[in-house]
Amino acid sequence: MSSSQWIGRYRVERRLGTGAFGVVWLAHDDRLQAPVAIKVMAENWAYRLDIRERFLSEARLLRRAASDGLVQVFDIGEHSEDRPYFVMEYADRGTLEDRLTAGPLPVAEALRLTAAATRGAAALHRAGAVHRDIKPSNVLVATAPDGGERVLVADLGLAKSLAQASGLTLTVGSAGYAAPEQLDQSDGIDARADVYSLGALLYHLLTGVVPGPPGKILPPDRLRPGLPPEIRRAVLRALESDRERRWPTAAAFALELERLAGQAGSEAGRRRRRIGPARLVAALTALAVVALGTVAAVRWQADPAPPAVERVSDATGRIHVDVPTAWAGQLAGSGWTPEALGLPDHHAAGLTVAGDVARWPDLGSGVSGVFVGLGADRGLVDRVGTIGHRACRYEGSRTYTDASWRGRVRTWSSCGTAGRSLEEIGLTPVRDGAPQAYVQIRRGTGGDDPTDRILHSLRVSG
Ligand SMILES: Nc1ncnc2c1ncn2[C@@H]1O[C@H](COP(=O)(O)OP(=O)(O)OP(=O)(O)O)[C@@H](O)[C@H]1O
Repeated sequence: MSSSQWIGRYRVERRLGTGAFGVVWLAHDDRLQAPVAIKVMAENWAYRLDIRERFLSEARLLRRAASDGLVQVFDIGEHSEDRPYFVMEYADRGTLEDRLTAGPLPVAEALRLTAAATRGAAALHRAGAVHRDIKPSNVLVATAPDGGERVLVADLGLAKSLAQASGLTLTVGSAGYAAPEQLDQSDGIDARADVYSLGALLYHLLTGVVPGPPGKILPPDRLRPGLPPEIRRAVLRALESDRERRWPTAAAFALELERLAGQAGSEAGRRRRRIGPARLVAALTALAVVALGTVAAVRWQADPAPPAVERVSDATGRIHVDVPTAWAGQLAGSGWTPEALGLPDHHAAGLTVAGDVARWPDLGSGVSGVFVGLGADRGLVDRVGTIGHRACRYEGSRTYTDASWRGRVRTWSSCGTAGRSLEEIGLTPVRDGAPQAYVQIRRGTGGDDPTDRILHSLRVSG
C-alpha cells in the first residue's frame, strides 16, 4: 500500500509499524480532520474466519471497555480482498518500547506510566476481558488535550491466543512478561496474569532490563541501587509466581502505584537525581572486573612490528577474538556476571580488553576496548536488546550476519566524551547449541571502523 491510497474513507499517510497480525498505518480522516491509526489484518490471516472474528472482537471490546487508559476505537471495516481493519486514535508519542531505547526511566515517571497502563488494564478487566499481552510495544503514548500525555493500552492478545491454541507458532506474552500460568494453560488465566505483565513493565522501566523467568527474578534494586524498598516490594508482589500472592486486582496495584508515584514525584522535586543506564553498564562491567580479583596486565607479543590486531583469549580458553593492537593494553579474562542483566547465570566466560581495564566501568572515560561475555541462558540476546544509555545519543541499529553469528549492532555516541561511540551487540550463533554472546565495543568515531572485523573474528569453543 502506498501513501496515495485509501482505506475506506481514510487517506493513508505512512506505515507506523507491523505486528503479528498485520500492518498499522497512519491515516487522515478528512471529515473529522484528524489523524487516525488503522490496523489492517494481513492477507495470510484474513482467510481464517475464527481469527478474523477475534481480530474484530478486540476492536469491539476496546470500544465497549472505553476508558482513558485504553486506545479508543472509532470504526471497523473491510478493505480490499476482505481484509478487516479497525480505526483507532493515533498515539503521536510512540510506545513505551521507544522510550526504553534511552534506558531506564526516572522512578516517578516509571511509576506514573505503569499506574496509567494498569488503570487501562483494570478497565478491560471490568469489561470481562484479560489483555494477555501487555508489554512496552503495546503501551502507547498520546498527547492529551492539555498538552500532557495519555497512556493507552492497545493490541490485546485475543487473536494471538486463538492462533496459538490452534497450533500456529505464535506465542502470546513475551519472555519475561508472561505470567507462569500463561505458559502452562492448564489452570486457565484471569486478570492476575495482566498484573504480572504490568509488574514486568514497571521492572523494565525502572531497571532497563526485562525481568528474568518467573521465580528467578533479580530484585530490581540490585540493578537500580537506591530504589526505595516500598517500590521493590510493589514490583515483586506483582511478579509473584503464585498468583494468589500477587496484587489481587489491577485496580489495587494501580492504587499503590499512584501512591508511590505521588511520593516519588515530590521527592524528585527536592532531589533531582536520575540513575542512568550508564550506571547499569558500569555495574555490569565493574562486576566483570572486580570478580576477577586481580586484573591481569598483559602485553601481548612485544614484536618490533606488531600486527594491526592482537588475538586474545579469556581464562577458560573458550573465547577468542581479534582486537586492534592499539586497544590491547590489558586483559581481564576471568569472566562476567550475566546476573547484572537480570539473567539467572551467576558467572560465565567473558573478557574485557582495553588500554586501561580499571577505567572501563566508566562509560565517559574515553577508553577504547572490547567486552565479550557468553551466556548459557538463551535469553542473553533479548536482554542485550533492552540495554539503553540515556546519557548518550542513540544513533540507530543495524543487523550483523556472518557464517558464525547473527545479531544486531546498536550504536550510541557522545557518552560524556565527544567523538566516541558505544556499540551494544547481541549475537546468536548459527550453530545449534552454541552459547549466545554479548559484545560491547567502545572506540573513537574518526577513521577506521573495526566493529565488523572484531565480530567476524569472534570464535567460541566448547
Ligand atoms: N494507535 C496507534 N498509534 C500509533 N502507533 C501505533 C498504534 N497502534 C500501533 N502502533 C504502532 O504500530 C506497531 C505495530 O502494532 P501492532 O499492534 O500491530 O503490533 P505489536 O504490538 O508491535 O506486535 P505484536 O502484534 O506482534 O505483538 C506498534 O509497535 C506501534 O509502534
